[in-house]
Amino acid sequence: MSDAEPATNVEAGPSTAKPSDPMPGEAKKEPVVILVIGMAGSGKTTLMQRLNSYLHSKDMPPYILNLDPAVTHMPYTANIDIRDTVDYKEVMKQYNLGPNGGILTALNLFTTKFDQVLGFVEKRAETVDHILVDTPGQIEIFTWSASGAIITDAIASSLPTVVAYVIDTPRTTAPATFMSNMLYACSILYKTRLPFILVFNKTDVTPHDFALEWMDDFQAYQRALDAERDESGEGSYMNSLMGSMCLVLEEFYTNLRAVGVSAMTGQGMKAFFEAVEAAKKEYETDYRPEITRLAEERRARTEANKKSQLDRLMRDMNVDDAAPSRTGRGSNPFGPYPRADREELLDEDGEEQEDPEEEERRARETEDMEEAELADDVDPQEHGEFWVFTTDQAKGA
Ligand SMILES: Nc1nc2c(ncn2[C@@H]2O[C@H](COP(=O)(O)OP(=O)(O)OP(=O)(O)O)[C@@H](O)[C@H]2O)c(=O)[nH]1
Repeated sequence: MSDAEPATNVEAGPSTAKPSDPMPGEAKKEPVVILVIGMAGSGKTTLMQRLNSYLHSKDMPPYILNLDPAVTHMPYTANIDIRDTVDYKEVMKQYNLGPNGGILTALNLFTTKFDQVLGFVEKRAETVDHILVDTPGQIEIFTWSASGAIITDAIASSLPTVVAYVIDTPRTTAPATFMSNMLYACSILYKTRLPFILVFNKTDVTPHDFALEWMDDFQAYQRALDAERDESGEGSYMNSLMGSMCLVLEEFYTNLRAVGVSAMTGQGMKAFFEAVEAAKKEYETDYRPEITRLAEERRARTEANKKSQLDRLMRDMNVDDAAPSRTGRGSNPFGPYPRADREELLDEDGEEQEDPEEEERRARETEDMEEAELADDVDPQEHGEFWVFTTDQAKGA
C-alpha cells in the first residue's frame, strides 16, 4: 500500500453497504421529480433530451418517464414509456375517438396502472438524483384531466416534485401572449400546488430579459402595452384589462422562479438545476407538511366513512345491543344477554314468568316429535326408495 492511500479500518471488516445506501443516521436519499409541462411546440421533448444529456455529462443519469402517448420521435430513451402500455391509435379505433380523445383515454388507461409505475419509480428512487417526466403535448390533457391530477398527486405525495413550465420565448414577446401564458401558468400552479419554475426556452433565438423585466416591473409591462396601442392606433378594452391583470399577478410572480434556457444549445442548464434544487427545498419546507396533512385528512375521512358504513350495516341487520327486546335478549342474536334486562321476565310476584318465544318454540318441538312418531309407523319397503309424504298423509295412513 502506498503512503498516499488512505488507511482502511481493518477491524470494521468489509462493508456490505452499496455506495447509494444511506449511512447510519443519515436521511434516506430522495430524488427530485421534474414534471415538464408546456404548450405544444414549446420545446418539452427537446428540453427533456437536453436535461438528460446534461445529467449524463455530470455522471448523474436520470430516471425518465414518458407520459405522452402520441409522441412520434423521442430523442432519448425512457425507463417507463406510456407507449409500451397503450397504443393511442388503437384506442382511437376501438372507441371511435379523435386524436385528443384517444390521447386522453390512453392516459386514463395508463393511470389505472400507475400504482405499479410508482412502485418501479420508488424502487429506483435511492439510486438516482432526478426523475424527469415528459407530459402530453396538448397541455390541457394533462393539466385539466382527472388522470393528470391523479398522476401528479400520486407522484407528489411520494417524492419531492417540482413543475417546470416550458414557455416558447420567441412566441411570447407580445404583451397579450405573455399575459395569456402567465395566466395559464398561474392556473397550473394553483391546480398542482407544487413548487413552480418558469422555463423560458429558445433563448438562443430571443433572450428572455423582456419577460423578467415585465414580471419585475409593472410599469415596464404597461409601457409595452401602451407602445402596442400606439402602433395599432387604438386604445382597446383588452389592453386595460391586461394592465389590471399584470397588477393582480404581482403576487404570483413573487412565488416563482424564472430561468432562461435553450434546449437547442444547452445554455442555462446550470441555472435550471439550481432553480430545481431551490424548488426541492421549498417542497420540503412548505409543501410536504401540507401534503402530509392532506393525506392524513384523507385517511381520517376514509376511516370515518368505513365506520359509518359499518354502523349502517349493523343498523340494517338490526344488531343493536343498546336496545334489548321485550324478552331481554336484545335484538342482537349474537350479542350478550344482559342479566339486568331479565327483570322484564319477572311477573308481579317476582317469579320468573314464561318467555312467550320460549313457550312457542317448545310447542313446535312437541308437534315435530309427534309427526316423527307417526312417520315411523310407515313401512319404507311399501313406498320404495323415494317415499316422501306429508304429515297429513301420515296421519291418514
Ligand atoms: N431554436 C430553438 N428551437 C427549439 C428549442 N427547443 C425546441 N426547439 C424546436 O421547437 C420545435 C418543437 O420542439 P419539441 O421539443 O418537439 O416541442 P414539444 O413541446 O415537445 O412539442 P409537442 O410534443 O408537440 O408538444 C422543434 O422544431 C425544436 O427543434 C430551442 O431551445 N431553440
